[in-house]
Amino acid sequence: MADALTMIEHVGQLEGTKVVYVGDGNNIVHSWLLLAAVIPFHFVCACPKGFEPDQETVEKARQAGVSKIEITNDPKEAVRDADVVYADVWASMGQKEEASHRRQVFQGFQVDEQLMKLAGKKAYFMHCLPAERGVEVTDGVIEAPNSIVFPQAENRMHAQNAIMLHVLGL
Ligand SMILES: NC(=O)NCCC[C@H](N)C(=O)O
Repeated sequence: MADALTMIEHVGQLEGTKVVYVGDGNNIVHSWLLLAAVIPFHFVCACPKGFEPDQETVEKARQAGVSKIEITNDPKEAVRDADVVYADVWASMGQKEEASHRRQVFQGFQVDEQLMKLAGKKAYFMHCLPAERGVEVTDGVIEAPNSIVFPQAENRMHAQNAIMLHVLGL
Protein backbone atom coordinates (compact mmCIF):
# COMPACT_ATOMS: atom_id res chain seq x y z
CA MET A 1 0.00 0.00 0.00
CA ALA A 2 2.87 2.36 0.79
CA ASP A 3 4.40 1.62 -2.60
CA ALA A 4 1.10 2.29 -4.38
CA LEU A 5 0.78 5.59 -2.49
CA THR A 6 4.34 6.53 -3.48
CA MET A 7 3.58 5.83 -7.12
CA ILE A 8 0.40 7.91 -6.99
CA GLU A 9 2.42 10.80 -5.50
CA HIS A 10 5.35 10.62 -7.95
CA VAL A 11 4.18 8.91 -11.15
CA GLY A 12 0.62 10.23 -10.83
CA GLN A 13 -1.09 6.82 -10.73
CA LEU A 14 -0.50 3.09 -10.48
CA GLU A 15 -3.18 2.10 -13.01
CA GLY A 16 -1.69 1.52 -16.46
CA THR A 17 1.94 1.89 -15.39
CA LYS A 18 4.80 -0.55 -15.92
CA VAL A 19 6.53 -1.67 -12.71
CA VAL A 20 9.67 -3.76 -13.21
CA TYR A 21 11.07 -5.58 -10.22
CA VAL A 22 14.66 -6.79 -10.66
CA GLY A 23 16.10 -9.44 -8.31
CA ASP A 24 14.86 -12.28 -6.14
CA GLY A 25 11.26 -13.48 -6.60
CA ASN A 26 10.58 -12.94 -2.90
CA ASN A 27 7.94 -11.65 -0.45
CA ILE A 28 7.96 -8.18 -2.05
CA VAL A 29 7.17 -9.72 -5.45
CA HIS A 30 4.33 -11.69 -3.89
CA SER A 31 2.88 -8.44 -2.49
CA TRP A 32 3.12 -6.80 -5.93
CA LEU A 33 1.38 -9.82 -7.46
CA LEU A 34 -1.48 -9.56 -4.96
CA LEU A 35 -1.79 -5.85 -5.75
CA ALA A 36 -1.81 -6.68 -9.48
CA ALA A 37 -4.81 -8.93 -8.84
CA VAL A 38 -6.91 -5.90 -7.85
CA ILE A 39 -5.39 -2.84 -9.61
CA PRO A 40 -4.62 -2.92 -13.36
CA PHE A 41 -0.98 -2.32 -14.25
CA HIS A 42 1.88 -4.10 -15.99
CA PHE A 43 4.06 -5.99 -13.52
CA VAL A 44 7.32 -7.60 -14.61
CA CYS A 45 9.60 -9.63 -12.35
CA ALA A 46 13.10 -10.16 -13.77
CA CYS A 47 14.92 -12.75 -11.67
CA PRO A 48 17.62 -15.40 -12.15
CA LYS A 49 16.48 -18.91 -13.16
CA GLY A 50 15.46 -20.81 -10.04
CA PHE A 51 14.58 -17.62 -8.10
CA GLU A 52 11.14 -17.03 -9.61
CA PRO A 53 8.21 -16.09 -7.33
CA ASP A 54 5.85 -18.73 -5.98
CA GLN A 55 3.99 -20.23 -8.98
CA GLU A 56 0.67 -20.43 -7.12
CA THR A 57 0.77 -16.70 -6.34
CA VAL A 58 1.68 -15.90 -9.95
CA GLU A 59 -1.27 -17.99 -11.18
CA LYS A 60 -3.63 -16.37 -8.66
CA ALA A 61 -2.66 -12.91 -9.91
CA ARG A 62 -2.92 -13.94 -13.58
CA GLN A 63 -6.28 -15.63 -13.08
CA ALA A 64 -7.69 -12.44 -11.59
CA GLY A 65 -7.43 -11.11 -15.15
CA VAL A 66 -6.74 -7.56 -13.98
CA SER A 67 -3.08 -6.89 -14.82
CA LYS A 68 -0.47 -7.97 -17.32
CA ILE A 69 2.06 -10.11 -15.45
CA GLU A 70 5.41 -11.25 -16.81
CA ILE A 71 8.15 -13.31 -15.19
CA THR A 72 11.45 -13.19 -17.08
CA ASN A 73 15.15 -13.89 -16.66
CA ASP A 74 16.21 -10.90 -18.80
CA PRO A 75 16.47 -7.65 -16.78
CA LYS A 76 17.78 -5.57 -19.71
CA GLU A 77 14.76 -6.32 -21.87
CA ALA A 78 12.38 -6.15 -18.89
CA VAL A 79 13.19 -2.56 -17.86
CA ARG A 80 12.45 -0.97 -21.25
CA ASP A 81 9.80 1.77 -20.91
CA ALA A 82 9.41 1.15 -17.16
CA ASP A 83 7.70 3.75 -15.01
CA VAL A 84 9.35 2.21 -11.96
CA VAL A 85 12.37 -0.05 -11.56
CA TYR A 86 12.19 -1.74 -8.17
CA ALA A 87 14.89 -3.63 -6.24
CA ASP A 88 15.16 -5.54 -2.98
CA VAL A 89 17.97 -7.41 -1.23
CA TRP A 90 19.10 -10.63 -2.91
CA ALA A 91 19.13 -12.48 0.43
CA SER A 92 16.09 -11.73 2.59
CA MET A 93 15.63 -12.16 6.33
CA GLY A 94 16.42 -15.78 7.21
CA GLN A 95 18.54 -16.27 4.06
CA LYS A 96 21.65 -14.34 5.09
CA GLU A 97 23.79 -17.53 5.12
CA GLU A 98 23.05 -17.79 1.36
CA ALA A 99 24.22 -14.21 0.71
CA SER A 100 27.61 -15.06 -0.77
CA HIS A 101 26.22 -17.77 -3.09
CA ARG A 102 23.41 -15.45 -4.18
CA ARG A 103 25.87 -12.65 -5.00
CA GLN A 104 27.33 -14.95 -7.66
CA VAL A 105 24.02 -16.23 -9.01
CA PHE A 106 22.51 -12.71 -9.19
CA GLN A 107 25.34 -11.20 -11.27
CA GLY A 108 23.66 -9.18 -14.02
CA PHE A 109 20.68 -8.34 -11.81
CA GLN A 110 22.18 -5.30 -10.06
CA VAL A 111 20.20 -2.12 -10.70
CA ASP A 112 23.00 0.16 -11.87
CA GLU A 113 23.23 3.32 -13.97
CA GLN A 114 23.37 1.31 -17.22
CA LEU A 115 20.17 -0.58 -16.42
CA MET A 116 18.40 2.67 -15.45
CA LYS A 117 19.55 4.16 -18.76
CA LEU A 118 17.91 1.26 -20.59
CA ALA A 119 14.74 1.88 -18.59
CA GLY A 120 14.55 5.41 -19.97
CA LYS A 121 14.25 8.95 -18.66
CA LYS A 122 10.81 8.63 -17.08
CA ALA A 123 11.77 5.68 -14.84
CA TYR A 124 11.81 6.14 -11.07
CA PHE A 125 13.79 3.87 -8.78
CA MET A 126 12.15 2.25 -5.75
CA HIS A 127 13.44 -0.11 -3.03
CA CYS A 128 11.62 -1.38 0.06
CA LEU A 129 14.80 -1.02 2.18
CA PRO A 130 17.02 -1.93 3.89
CA ALA A 131 19.31 -1.85 0.84
CA GLU A 132 22.73 -3.37 0.43
CA ARG A 133 24.44 -0.65 -1.56
CA GLY A 134 26.87 -1.97 -4.14
CA VAL A 135 25.05 -5.32 -4.21
CA GLU A 136 21.50 -5.17 -5.64
CA VAL A 137 21.72 -1.41 -6.29
CA THR A 138 24.54 1.06 -6.80
CA ASP A 139 25.03 4.18 -4.68
CA GLY A 140 24.55 6.26 -7.82
CA VAL A 141 21.09 4.82 -8.51
CA ILE A 142 19.79 4.99 -4.94
CA GLU A 143 21.00 8.60 -4.56
CA ALA A 144 19.88 9.78 -8.03
CA PRO A 145 17.21 12.50 -8.39
CA ASN A 146 14.75 9.93 -9.77
CA SER A 147 15.17 7.65 -6.73
CA ILE A 148 12.04 7.84 -4.55
CA VAL A 149 13.15 5.36 -1.88
CA PHE A 150 13.05 7.89 0.96
CA PRO A 151 9.51 9.21 0.35
CA GLN A 152 8.62 5.51 -0.15
CA ALA A 153 10.03 4.75 3.32
CA GLU A 154 8.08 7.63 4.88
CA ASN A 155 4.90 6.40 3.22
CA ARG A 156 5.10 3.08 5.07
CA MET A 157 4.27 5.01 8.26
CA HIS A 158 1.27 6.74 6.63
CA ALA A 159 0.01 3.52 5.02
CA GLN A 160 0.35 1.57 8.26
CA ASN A 161 -1.44 4.33 10.21
CA ALA A 162 -4.28 4.16 7.66
CA ILE A 163 -4.47 0.37 7.95
CA MET A 164 -4.65 0.57 11.76
CA LEU A 165 -7.46 3.15 11.60
CA HIS A 166 -9.32 0.94 9.11
CA VAL A 167 -8.89 -2.21 11.21
CA LEU A 168 -10.07 -0.38 14.33
CA GLY A 169 -13.06 1.01 12.43
CA LEU A 170 -12.01 4.62 13.16
N1 LIG B 1 10.80 -2.21 5.00
C1 LIG B 1 10.44 -3.45 4.73
O1 LIG B 1 9.40 -3.92 5.16
N2 LIG B 1 11.29 -4.16 3.97
C2 LIG B 1 11.00 -5.47 3.50
C3 LIG B 1 12.23 -6.31 3.37
C4 LIG B 1 11.89 -7.43 2.42
C5 LIG B 1 13.02 -8.41 2.23
N3 LIG B 1 12.70 -9.22 1.08
C6 LIG B 1 13.16 -9.30 3.43
O2 LIG B 1 12.28 -10.14 3.64
O3 LIG B 1 14.16 -9.20 4.15
